[in-house]
Amino acid sequence: MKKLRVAVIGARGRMGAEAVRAVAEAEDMELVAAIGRGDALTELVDAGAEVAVELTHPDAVMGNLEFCARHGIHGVVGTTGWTSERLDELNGWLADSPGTGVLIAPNFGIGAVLTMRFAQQAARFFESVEIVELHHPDKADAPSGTAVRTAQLIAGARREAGLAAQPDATSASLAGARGADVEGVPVHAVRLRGLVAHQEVLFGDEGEIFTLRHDSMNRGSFMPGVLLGVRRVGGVPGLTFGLEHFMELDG
Ligand SMILES: NC(=O)C1=CN([C@@H]2O[C@H](COP(=O)(O)OP(=O)(O)OC[C@H]3O[C@@H](n4cnc5c(N)ncnc54)[C@H](O)[C@@H]3O)[C@@H](O)[C@H]2O)C=CC1
Ligand SMILES: O=C(O)C1=N[C@H](C(=O)O)C[C@H](O)C1
Repeated sequence: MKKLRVAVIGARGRMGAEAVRAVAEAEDMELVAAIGRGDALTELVDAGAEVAVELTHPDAVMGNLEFCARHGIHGVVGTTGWTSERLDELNGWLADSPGTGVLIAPNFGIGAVLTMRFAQQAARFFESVEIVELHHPDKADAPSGTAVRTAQLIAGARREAGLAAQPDATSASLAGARGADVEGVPVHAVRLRGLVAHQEVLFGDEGEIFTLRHDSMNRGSFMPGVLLGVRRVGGVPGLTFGLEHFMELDG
């Protein structure tokens, strides 16, 4: 069997180290490069990498993906910090490299993907919604990419259903008390030693509360999603945003 030649960028980080292990153990993959900070990206080309798993930092991801796109290396990206401007830039590189695929997954956890889908479905049935994301205190960004994506999906579903902005008569006496406003959805970020990655989406209406909660108890929880992305990305040229597009959610 021909094995997929896979590299990991950010290989010495928390997620990268886990991805190195998962790729090395996958029977249909060969780990051909493990790139850390300071290592030359040309190693990817020298090693003949077909797919690069990118797990670094919002400050580093764009340079790494530009290199991959220019060299026709498919990308599976977990790094956060995506804005529409960044996505436009990435789409530009991919337009110049037809045949190259990039998957950006705000969250590789299967349960997290389902949480986002269920939140999107529930959004139009409730007057109020708030998101609480809870992570380890070494996380570089806040709010999490998952929380931002969840809020965007909820806001889109509310708009589509013609719902008005949710009522909030509170005048915050302390800045930040109501969290960050992501397209009208309040998002609260908790950073606490002992946590890994967790999220609650709270919906409320008269007399009832509906809560969706997902917990990643360790980083192994993200690896089936990473491997799914690696296996599928080469067959889907261009940019794919969200692992749900590689899962048969409606089947
Ligand atoms: N999509 C998902 O399911 C998940 C995404 N993440 C995201 O993945 C990213 C990494 O998270 P962690 O592993 O916890 O961070 P980390 O800080 O433990 O690891 C990042 C690694 O990248 C390295 N690095 C930085 N710049 C680099 C460069 N230019 N080239 C090569 N290596 C470079 C750092 O030295 C470090 O070893 C974050 O953006 C995080 O939010 C984390 C967990 C799950
Ligand atoms: O940094 C993390 O740990 C995580 N980052 C991603 C995010 O920002 O959503 C995914 C998961 O929450 C873990």
